[in-house]
Amino acid sequence: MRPLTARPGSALSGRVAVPGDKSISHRALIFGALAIGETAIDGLLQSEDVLCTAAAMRALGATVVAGENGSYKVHGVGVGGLMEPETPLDFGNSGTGARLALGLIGTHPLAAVFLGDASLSRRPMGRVLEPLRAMGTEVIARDGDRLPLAIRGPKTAIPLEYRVPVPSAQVKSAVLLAGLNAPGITTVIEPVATRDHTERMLEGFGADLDITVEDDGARTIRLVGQPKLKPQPVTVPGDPSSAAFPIVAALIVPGSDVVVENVMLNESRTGLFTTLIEMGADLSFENERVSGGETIADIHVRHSTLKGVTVPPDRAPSMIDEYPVLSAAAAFADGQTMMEGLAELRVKESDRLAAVAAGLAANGVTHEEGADFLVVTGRTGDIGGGTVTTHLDHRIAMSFLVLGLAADRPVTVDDAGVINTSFPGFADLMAGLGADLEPAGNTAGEAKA
Ligand SMILES: O=C(O)C1=C[C@@H](OP(=O)(O)O)[C@@H](O)[C@H](O)C1
Ligand SMILES: C=C(OP(=O)(O)O)C(=O)O
Repeated sequence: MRPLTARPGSALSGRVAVPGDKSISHRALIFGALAIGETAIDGLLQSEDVLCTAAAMRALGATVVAGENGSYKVHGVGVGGLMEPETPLDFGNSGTGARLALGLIGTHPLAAVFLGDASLSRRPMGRVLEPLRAMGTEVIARDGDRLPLAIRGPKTAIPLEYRVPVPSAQVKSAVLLAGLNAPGITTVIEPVATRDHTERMLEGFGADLDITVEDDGARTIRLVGQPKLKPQPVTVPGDPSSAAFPIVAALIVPGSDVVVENVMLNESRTGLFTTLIEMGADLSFENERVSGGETIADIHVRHSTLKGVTVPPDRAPSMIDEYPVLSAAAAFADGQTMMEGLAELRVKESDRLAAVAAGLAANGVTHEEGADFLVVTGRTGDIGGGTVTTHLDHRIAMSFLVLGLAADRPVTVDDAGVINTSFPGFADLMAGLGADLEPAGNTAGEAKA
């Protein structure tokens, strides 16, 4: 456990670049492992979650070589060519790594054991195992389909038509990855659109894919199985979910003026920025450009007077990981911020709805936690002074450190070590902007994080 304290202090200023996008980084390694030849990746996120996926791809027979600053070379084995791993695959804290790999491996005729940390071992895997079982995968799992578990893929998988029952890019992606090694056409219908990185990268790597979108936004994705995937250079853009932390910090710390460079603006990921602008945030998108098929920009953010808003439930998929940090912004807004459609937050690295509510309570922020909603009332009294339990959840840790930077009293999180799952260098990056973050127990000025 590495407790860390955020102290309110001076304005934040400067230019920073956040690390590469986590979703694209996992997928770049996975598609690289399935392509025959060399996939060069630039700017891979070198966080614990992604490094677990890299290790898994090696165990499945791919060659994954790290160069400098996130440049990686992957030599793949081809769809259908994965090797049986000799040891269990450990996905650490990563739902994305575990669920995408279940889909990938589940239609290969081999056995594999999946492990994870205490947080991942509590999360539901049935949402991915159910379609896999229909494709012919055998599963040995504990009650409730949690990790650790073992799977064995069929000799020949059955292609599936599957309607995703929860809005989840991980489930959609797992079924599409499974469909890659099934003969015929696998169809995934998502009633609510979620992040589309898998579809974009399948197309980039040369898969035969057809996507139709209904008037109500429902998407049908048809994938022709057993393609020969071609290696594709991947440049990983900055992660908007990581950019959210310095952006919200600059909005709530008076006098701040910060630029976060190279942030991906894929529309399936930008719900937080839409919401912050509705709240009155001074955000400008500078130097917009297209790189690797994604729009990216430098986001210029200045301290702003925020007002509470209602965030509609249909926006949730495009900002699903950003509700904890939005709650920190809402604590400093005038009036109430109502966030609806949050049921999925209960099955993330922690029960994020409960963890956010407990953190707000510990720091004097007025709020109401519902079954699938959260209402935060800003500025009702002094904020801060509490210790927040992170429950092995990086986003809880970072969100409450951000809250502490603008609070009336310091805020401590009980374990900042978990931040390395998605955002190594978070504390140094924030300190570079002027944030006062230090190991809990130190007095101001000693041993800066
Ligand atoms: O597909 C992905 O890369 C992700 C999908 C989301 O999860 P769900 O699919 O469970 O909503 C998100 O929370 C996670 O951080 C990354
Ligand atoms: C939910 C998250 O990740 P994962 O599901 O990959 O653990 C996240 O990064 O907030």
